[in-house]
Amino acid sequence: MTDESVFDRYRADVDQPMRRLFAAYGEPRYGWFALGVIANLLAQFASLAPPLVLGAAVNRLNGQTYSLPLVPGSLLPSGQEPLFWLSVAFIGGAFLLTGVFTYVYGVAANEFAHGVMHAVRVDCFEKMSRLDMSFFDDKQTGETMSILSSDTENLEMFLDNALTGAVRLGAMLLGIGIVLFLENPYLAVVTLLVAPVMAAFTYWFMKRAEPLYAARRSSMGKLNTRLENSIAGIELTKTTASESYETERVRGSSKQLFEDTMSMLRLSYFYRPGMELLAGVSFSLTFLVGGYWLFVGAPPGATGQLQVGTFVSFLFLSQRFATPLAEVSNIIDQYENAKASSERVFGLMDIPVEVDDPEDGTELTDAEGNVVYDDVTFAYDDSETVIDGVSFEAKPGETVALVGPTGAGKSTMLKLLLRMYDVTDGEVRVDDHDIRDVTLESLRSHVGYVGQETFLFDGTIADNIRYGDFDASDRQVREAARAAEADEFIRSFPDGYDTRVGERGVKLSGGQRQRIAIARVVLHDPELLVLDEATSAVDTETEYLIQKSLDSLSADRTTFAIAHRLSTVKGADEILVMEDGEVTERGDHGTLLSEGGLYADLWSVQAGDLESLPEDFESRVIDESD
Ligand SMILES: Nc1ncnc2c1ncn2[C@@H]1O[C@H](COP(=O)(O)OP(=O)(O)OP(=O)(O)O)[C@@H](O)[C@H]1O
Repeated sequence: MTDESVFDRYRADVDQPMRRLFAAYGEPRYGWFALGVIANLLAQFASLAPPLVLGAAVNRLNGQTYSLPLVPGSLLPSGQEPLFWLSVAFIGGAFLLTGVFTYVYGVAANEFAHGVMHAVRVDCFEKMSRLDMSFFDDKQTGETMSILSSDTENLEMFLDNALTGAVRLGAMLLGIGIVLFLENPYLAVVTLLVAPVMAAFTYWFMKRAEPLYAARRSSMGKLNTRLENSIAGIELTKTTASESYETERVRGSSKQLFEDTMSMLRLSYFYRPGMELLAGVSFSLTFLVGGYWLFVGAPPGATGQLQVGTFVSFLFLSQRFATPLAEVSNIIDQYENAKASSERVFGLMDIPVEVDDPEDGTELTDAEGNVVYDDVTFAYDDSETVIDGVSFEAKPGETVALVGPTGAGKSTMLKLLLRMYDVTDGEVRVDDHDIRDVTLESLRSHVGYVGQETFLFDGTIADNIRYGDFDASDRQVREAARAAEADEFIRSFPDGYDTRVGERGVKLSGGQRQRIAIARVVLHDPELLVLDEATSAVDTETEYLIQKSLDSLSADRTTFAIAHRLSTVKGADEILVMEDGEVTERGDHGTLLSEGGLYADLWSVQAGDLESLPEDFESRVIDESD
C-alpha cells in the first residue's frame, strides 16, 4: 500500500546516490577514510612478507642466494645463522606490523563509516520532522522507520566492510602481482593468467545479480510494511479474532522474501565456488609450470633457472588469491544495497517542504490573540474543497465554537490556524500578520492544542506535562496539574509524578491522558487555545472536571472549541455552524436557538426532543463524503 508512495516519486529522480553520499557526508571525514585505506594497504603488504621470507630461506638452504624483493642484497648478512635470525625477525615483525596496521585500519574505517551513518540518520530525522502533515497523512511510518534504521545500517555495512574490503582486495591483487613479477615475471604471467577470466565471470555475475537484489529488496520492504501494519493493528486483529488471517498475510510476504532471497543466494553460491575454482586453476597452473621448470627444465619461452624457494613463495602467494576474490560477491551485494539505500535516503531528503518558515519570517512576539479568517478556502492535496470561503474574526479573549455534522471541516479549520496545512486561498491572520509570514515556531508556541486523542511519550507524567516547556520546575508542573484537575489522580499513584505512562500512555485512562494534555497547555500558557473535542472521549464525570478546567483556561485567552456536545460551548461568544465546508449559521447560543436553524435542531436532538425535528434534518447531518 505504501509502496507506490511519495518516496518513489523523489527516489526516481535521485542522481548518482553514491557520489552524492560521499560528497555530502564523506567529505568531512575524508581524513579517517584516507587513514583507513593507507593502514589497510600497509597491513596487506606486511602480510605478504612471511611467504617471501620463507622462499628466501628455502633458497638459502638449497645453497642459493637469500634475496628479498625491494631489499638490496648488500644490506643482508652473509652467514647462515644471522640470516636465520633475520628471517625470524622479518616474519615476527611482519605479523606485528600486520596487527598494528589492521588495528589502525579498524579504528579509522569505523570512525568513517559510523560517522557517516550517524550524520545521515540525524539529518534524515531532522528532515522528516520538518515534512508537511500531508506526508504523514499517507502513513509513511514503516517506510520512514526503515530509512532511519535499516538503510543507514546498509550504508554503514558498505562503508565499513565492503569499501575497505574492496580496497583490501585491490591492494592484495596489486601487491601480489608486483611481488610475483619482481620474483619471476614468467611464472607471474602463468599465475595471473586466470585474472581476466575472473573479471569476466564477476561482470557476468553482477549483471545477473542486480535484478535479483532489487527483487529481494522490494519484497523485504513489503514485508516490513506488512509487519508494521500488523503490529500497529494488533488490537483490531484481536478484537475481530483475525490472528490467523494476519498470520497468513505475513506468511505470504515472508514467503516472497524467502523465494527472492533463495534465487539470489543460488546465484551467489554459484559465484563463490566458481571463483574458488578459478583460483584453484591459477594455483594448479603455477604448480604445473613451476614444477615442470624445476623437475624437467625451462618451459617454452622461459630462460634461466627457477629456484625452489621462489617456487614455494609463488605457491603460497597464488593461494592468497582465492579468499579475497571470493569476497567480491559480498562486496557487490553490499554495494548494491548501499546504492539502493542512499537512493532512499536522498529520496527522503529531496521531498520538498511546503509548509515551511518564510524567508526573513517575523517572530510573533507577545501575541494579543486577535485571529481573522479571511475568505479561507482549502483542499487537501488536489482533492475536493473542504473549506469554502470562510470568514470570521475572534477578538482577543473571545471563545469561538465550531459545531456541525461530521466531516463538515471543523478540525481542518483549526489545523489551518496551526499551519499544519496552508490555506489554498484567502488568509488566516493573527494580530494582523498573515500566519505564513511569521516563523512556524513562534506561531505554534502561541497556540495550545488539546485534541480528541492525547499522545503521551513514554516517560513519566511530569516529563509529559513538561513537554514543550522543558525547563519548567516541579512546582510549576504541579500547579499546572492542579489547574487541570489532574493533581489528585496523579498523586494517587504510588510513584506520583514519576509514574511512567507506558508506550503512548497506554497505562493511563483516556480521561487521565486528556487531563495531562490540559496540564501541559496550562503550563505553556499560550495566548490562543484550540480545543478539538477535548472532552469527547471521556465519561460524564470526567467531562465535568475537564470542562471546569477548560473554562478557567479559556477565560482570558482567545479560544476555538469544536464540540459535538453543544452544552460545552453554550457560553461561547460566537458559535459557527459548519456544513460542507461553509459557515451556514453564526451567532451566540440564544440567537441561534431563536433562528430555529440546524443549531436549534442539533440542540433539540441533544435535549432528547426528537419530535420537533424538521424532515430534512437527517440529510443535513449525514456526511456526504462517507
Ligand atoms: N488528512 C486528510 N487528508 C485528506 N482529507 C482529509 C484529511 N482530514 C480530513 N479530510 C477530509 O476533510 C473533510 C473535513 O474533515 P474534518 O476532520 O475537518 O471534519 P470535522 O468537521 O472535524 O469532522 P468530525 O466532526 O468528524 O471530526 C472530510 O471530508 C475528511 O474526509
